[in-house]
Amino acid sequence: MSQQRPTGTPGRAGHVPALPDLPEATVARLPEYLRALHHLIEAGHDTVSSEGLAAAAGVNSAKLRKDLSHLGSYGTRGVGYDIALLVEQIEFVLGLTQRRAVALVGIGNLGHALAGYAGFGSRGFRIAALFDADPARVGEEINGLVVRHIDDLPRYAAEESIAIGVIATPAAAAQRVADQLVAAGVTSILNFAPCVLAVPENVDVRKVDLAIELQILSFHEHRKATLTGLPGNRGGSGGNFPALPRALPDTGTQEAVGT
Ligand SMILES: NC(=O)c1ccc[n+]([C@@H]2O[C@H](COP(=O)([O-])OP(=O)(O)OC[C@H]3O[C@@H](n4cnc5c(N)ncnc54)[C@H](O)[C@@H]3O)[C@@H](O)[C@H]2O)c1
Repeated sequence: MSQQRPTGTPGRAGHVPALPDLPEATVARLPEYLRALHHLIEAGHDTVSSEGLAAAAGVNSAKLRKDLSHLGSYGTRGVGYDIALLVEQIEFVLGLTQRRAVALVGIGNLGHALAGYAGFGSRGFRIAALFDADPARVGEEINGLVVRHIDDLPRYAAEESIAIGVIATPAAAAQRVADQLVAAGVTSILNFAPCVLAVPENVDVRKVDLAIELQILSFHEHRKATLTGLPGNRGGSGGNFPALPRALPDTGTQEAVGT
């Protein structure tokens, strides 16, 4: 049983040891653990059992122990995990020891909401620049940031060391925006537009699509109905459909957030 402080000096190039290869599903759960740990700190806790943390993060404890073992963190028998240390380990692995600069492209309805959200700062991110193609939007100030024209992206991406680009444009413009972000040196993209982006191999893309999440919930609703015989298990013709198969875990390249 052990829980070791990350070696090297987080955030200082040249001193950071190679990170372990982590299963994508583990990476996706680490932020959940981090959020739960921060809540535990706010509630005055110093240590937490694997069961306690699993419950707070909404996962099962065996999965949590396996995830944390990938970080070399096994907790202490009878005591559990040192919360501050675990936060340090997870932040290190997620690369959150440096605040990453984010560029937001497409300052319409969604872009305004994202630009105005105050929660990114406390989670390790800084919205550093806002871009739009509409001259009527350029110059508008949101949360102390001025909306720039998308043509100025290369200059600000370099000045602000933009690491991550967020696309909140219509789908028809998203590929062109992705190309512009990549040309400006951005290698991670969060895509809100409902389309698949073609990017070079070294660029990571995550997509967020609430409609897809709702459609997945719709599948589960449908499946529950076929199992229980509640309304929903009959077609328009009134015939019975067989019970739907369960959804099995899967991973994709441009994985939707929340999967
Ligand atoms: N993922 C989700 O759950 C979710 C939810 C809501 C909206 N969306 C998607 O987010 C996107 C934005 O939605 P919205 O309601 O904010 O739309 P919107 O029309 O209000 O805003 C889009 C903005 O993008 C700008 N734009 C267009 N082309 C551009 C370009 N080439 N470069 C820079 N800016 C450009 C427009 O000028 C506009 O300000 C849409 O693709 C929409 O489908 C996704």
